[in-house]
Amino acid sequence: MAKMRLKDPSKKYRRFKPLDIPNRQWPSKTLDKVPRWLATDLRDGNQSLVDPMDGEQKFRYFQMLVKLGYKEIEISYPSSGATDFDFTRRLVTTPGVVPNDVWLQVLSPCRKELIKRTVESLKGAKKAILHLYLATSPCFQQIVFGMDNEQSMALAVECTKYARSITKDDPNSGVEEWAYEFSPETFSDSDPEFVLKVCEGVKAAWEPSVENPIIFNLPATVEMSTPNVYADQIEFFCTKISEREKISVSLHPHNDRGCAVAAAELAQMAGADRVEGTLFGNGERTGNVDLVTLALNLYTQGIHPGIDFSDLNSVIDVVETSNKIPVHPRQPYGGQLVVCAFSGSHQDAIKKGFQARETAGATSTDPWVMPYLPLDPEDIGRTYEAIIRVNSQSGKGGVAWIIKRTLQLDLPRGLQVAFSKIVQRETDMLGREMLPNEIKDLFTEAYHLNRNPRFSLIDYNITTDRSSTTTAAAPPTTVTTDASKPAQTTSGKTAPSRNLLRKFDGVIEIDGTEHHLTGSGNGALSALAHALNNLGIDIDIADYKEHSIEKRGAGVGGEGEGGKERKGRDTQAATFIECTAMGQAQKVWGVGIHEDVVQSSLFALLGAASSFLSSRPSTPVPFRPKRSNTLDMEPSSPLSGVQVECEGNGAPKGSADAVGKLEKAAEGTEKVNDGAVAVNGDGEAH
Ligand SMILES: CC(=O)SCCNC(=O)CCNC(=O)[C@H](O)C(C)(C)COP(=O)(O)OP(=O)(O)OC[C@H]1O[C@@H](n2cnc3c(N)ncnc32)[C@H](O)[C@@H]1OP(=O)(O)O
Ligand SMILES: CC(C)C(=O)C(=O)O
Repeated sequence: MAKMRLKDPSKKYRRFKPLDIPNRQWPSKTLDKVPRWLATDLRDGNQSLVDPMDGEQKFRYFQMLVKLGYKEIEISYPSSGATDFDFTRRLVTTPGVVPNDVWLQVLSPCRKELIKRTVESLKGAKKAILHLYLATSPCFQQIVFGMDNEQSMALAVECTKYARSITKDDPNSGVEEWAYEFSPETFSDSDPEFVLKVCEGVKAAWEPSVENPIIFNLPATVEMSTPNVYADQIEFFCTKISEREKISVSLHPHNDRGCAVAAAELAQMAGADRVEGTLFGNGERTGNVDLVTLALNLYTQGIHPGIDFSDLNSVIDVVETSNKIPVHPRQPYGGQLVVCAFSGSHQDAIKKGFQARETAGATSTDPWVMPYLPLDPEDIGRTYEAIIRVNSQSGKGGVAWIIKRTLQLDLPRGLQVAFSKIVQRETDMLGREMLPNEIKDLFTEAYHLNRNPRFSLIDYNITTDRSSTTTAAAPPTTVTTDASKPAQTTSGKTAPSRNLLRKFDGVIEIDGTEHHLTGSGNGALSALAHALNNLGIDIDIADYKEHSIEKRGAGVGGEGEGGKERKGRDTQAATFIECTAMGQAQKVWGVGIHEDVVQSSLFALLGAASSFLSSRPSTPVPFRPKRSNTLDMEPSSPLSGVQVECEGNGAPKGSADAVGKLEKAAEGTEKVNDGAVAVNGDGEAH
């Protein structure tokens, strides 16, 4: 393994000497107000790009910044050349582009001819901030300028006086309102006492007022220390500078050590009023401080930042197109992956969090208490659909979430476990994420929602089987329309259902051949189960659950309508039945969806029957299954990933009668999802 070049880096890289401020106040302050924001995307951001923006791109970007709510925008370095000069002119001369309350800021070095050109570019503007900079650190003074403190100070003051003479003191400057900003560049590496001296001199030269304060922008041109040291430097400046009320202290953190956001936040606690940065932190080297993160950090503390990031995706579009740099997928708030969870335990927690909100009837303004998600994705225009994504690291919770959102099905826990194994097998095989539509299709196929490969319910009647009534005579009845409710008499009275059997009399097409079947049971479902018994299909029910669906999803239940809302009949029943087959230890789930709850449960039972048979594609019907503890699964079967669950000696537990008991137990239970019934191996409803 390669070694770091220096065994002892302390000779080459000297530790930053922090300020000695024994009474620093900022650590016990909190961030509780919104600063003045200055967006410098079009200047500091732009100057660091491989291909700087052209006039059109800058124009579009500017319009976006205005729309987001920025009131101070550094638009250019006009003396750099035609692109920035012309762009400045375009903004100033195009009516209606710059709102009356927006300040245009432009940057110039302390060189008179360049200051003059810069000021010229603004002729006609309403509000303009002229921004001059001069480095104050020993490193820059010595290496870049060959100047000492006195010369630097003199240049800063002289250029400020010159700037004043051609701006606010010049009635013909052509700008309605001037403000002035001075940056002691490399502030973060400068002697704080010297910075104070320079700024006092500049202030005296400009003569600000309380109404129109001078902006002292104190940049971490290069981030050189931990953020607390920057905060100390800012607090030192804020407490020592005279006429503080005539000064707006501004921050301009760069991100060389990756702490720009922290530095900006601590430095605001230390007294700064204003922050300069860029969207998503584009800028020299590692970038400027990220204004999106700063704003949304405030928002998630309950403070509106005054900037509108409710459609963050369209902001990202403009930023990426203009900068030609992608926003990192893990970028705070904006990254595509930051509101996504792939791992099972995260998905499970998030799903439970959303369920808790739903149960509590929480609205979009109620307190946000959500595992793993510090911000409601919908507040920044992200949909909940994208939160949970499924790959081989995912579990049942995530899969259930996708099915809930794509098909509106609340899968019972057992079905979640069963289906997630099918998904797991698929993701392991694919070696990639499965998209929600793929998972939906896999579910639809695995549970025969579009097409039952073996069974079709052609026609059926459920009637009261009067010949099988065991006790007191029951009045004549008609078909019940809800498997979970007692049958209705023709007069509308409730029949004494515990004494009545239902009769299934219908035609079922099995493998292309129609069979006329009859069977009786305690309810429609058990009647069908008994009817199937006649063909040697001996199915027992271990669990039963149903719920209603508000709107119909695409292609569900074999009669899909492409996901269109079906007005007037948009409530359906979804039924989930867990079954064992005679002689099979393994359980399978059947799912049915239909407007009619009885039909939905019949579909579910036939779906389960089909799954048993489909796992043995060559099994003829009628058939007699052999008793065994395992079910041979064809690798191609969608259910072949299901783990075989053995119970006892493989003898069937429960029976078609258990189905009847389930139905009895479900009677009077309008929404079984609120009071699910299950049956144990002895066929007892519980
Ligand atoms: C920290 C920052 O982001 S500062 C902003 C930086 N942005 C830019 O530089 C983008 C626009 N810049 C430009 O287009 C050009 O640099 C110009 C037009 C300003 C100047 O171009 P040139 O005259 O060719 O000078 P060049 O760029 O080679 O070098 C900069 C010169 O300005 C001087 N300089 C640098 N900063 C300043 C300053 N704040 N005040 C006065 N002079 C300065 C340098 O010392 C150097 O002077 P020298 O030629 O006497 O050695
Ligand atoms: C001009 C100044 C403010 C600057 O961009 C910096 O110091 O990074």
